[in-house]
Amino acid sequence: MCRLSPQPMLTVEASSGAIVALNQLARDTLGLPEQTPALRDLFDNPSLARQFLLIARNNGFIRQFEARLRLAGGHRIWVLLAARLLERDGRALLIVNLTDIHERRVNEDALRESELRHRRVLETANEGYALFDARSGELLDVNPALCELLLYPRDALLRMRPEEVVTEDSMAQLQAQRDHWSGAPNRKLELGMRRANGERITVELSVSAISDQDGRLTSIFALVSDITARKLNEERVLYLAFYDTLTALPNRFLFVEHVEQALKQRARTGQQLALLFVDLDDFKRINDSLGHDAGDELLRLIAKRLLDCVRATDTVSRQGGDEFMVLLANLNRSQDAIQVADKMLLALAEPVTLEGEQVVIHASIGIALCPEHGETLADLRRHADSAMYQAKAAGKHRHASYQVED
Ligand SMILES: Nc1nc2c(ncn2[C@@H]2O[C@H](COP(=O)(O)OP(=O)(O)OP(=O)(O)O)[C@@H](O)[C@H]2O)c(=O)[nH]1
Repeated sequence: MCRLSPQPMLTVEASSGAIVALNQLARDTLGLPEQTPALRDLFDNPSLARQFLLIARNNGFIRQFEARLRLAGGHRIWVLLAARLLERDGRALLIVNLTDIHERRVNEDALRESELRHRRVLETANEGYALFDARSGELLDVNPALCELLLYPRDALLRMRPEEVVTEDSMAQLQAQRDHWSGAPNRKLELGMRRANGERITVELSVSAISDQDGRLTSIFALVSDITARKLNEERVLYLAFYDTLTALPNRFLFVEHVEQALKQRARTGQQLALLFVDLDDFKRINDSLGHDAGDELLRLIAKRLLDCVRATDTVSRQGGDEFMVLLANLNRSQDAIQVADKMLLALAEPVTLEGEQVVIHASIGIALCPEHGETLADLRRHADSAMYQAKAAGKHRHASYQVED
């Protein structure tokens, strides 16, 4: 029976493990010489051979037993063994079936090893990692770096819904993007997230979609880097480039941008606008008598007072020193610019207490109207400037509109 079987088969003495008989297929598979060794000589690990015989003797059968066998040439192959105990002529014999599973097992080992390697990388990475179910959006896996970043233990994080850690506005952005993920192999996006202690952080997400063999999106994995410090730094650099640090008003660079925008808009709507050049009167005296710090405090207060005189769509900027430039956009009548200038003169003249002393500060304001006095930034600036000098020359604490020369 053993010799005719279409499967490699061996007959083994149950107690000693001596191979009593084997069919040609088994001989070919194992590359055995005529002189057949004992089962333990075939096993790569002899103690496993003892275990195999023991289980087979005790149970009377073995359904599946994976083992690596050593072939005649020193080559090793993985086989799946099955055994049945029977008695013949008073001898306990094992009929052993053998299936060559070498290729499958080597592939499985390689896969296991590769998975292990990837897991190690994820476990030790500084970057956070998250795996989501593509359909339900459920979080399937996270690494220690992500737990550390968000200050949640792994178990807690795996039970949470994305909206519990992603800020509301970022959640909307995430949902809008989700439908497009399947096509792109890798996408980067910035998100706001909340840590367990309530702190808000900004992260960069590198998102990859994983599809099955039929191209159906199954899961999504994301690498998460904390870019909070970088973002703050970028924002700070941007702030320093476009805002005055003393008063927090737009500086002259941002002011130019605003005026250019307003001029473009004016070209479409035809509305008037005005530039007001505000220069404080005798500011040097404040610095000299009360000190530079008191002067700074006064400049901050003046910035607030000027802002209170205009609409949200207007721009108050600090050009430097004690000079401010104001853009009044969308004026209905040129007379409105005069009214704003009057309001400013009154607001600035409100007494203020500095270093225990009551101080009154005045200003001279030059007004240039668009289109009446010019239609370009350069002309309007020049004309507001010369109008301001006219106001100074006329005795300060007043405004003057640009006088068109005949
Ligand atoms: N405290 C403080 N003072 C500043 C700052 N920038 C410029 N100044 C001072 O502002 C004063 C400006 O004076 P000027 O514009 O020359 O003249 P003024 O005294 O205002 O006189 P008029 O403009 O002719 O009315 C100077 O004393 C500068 O040192 C600042 O950031 N802080």
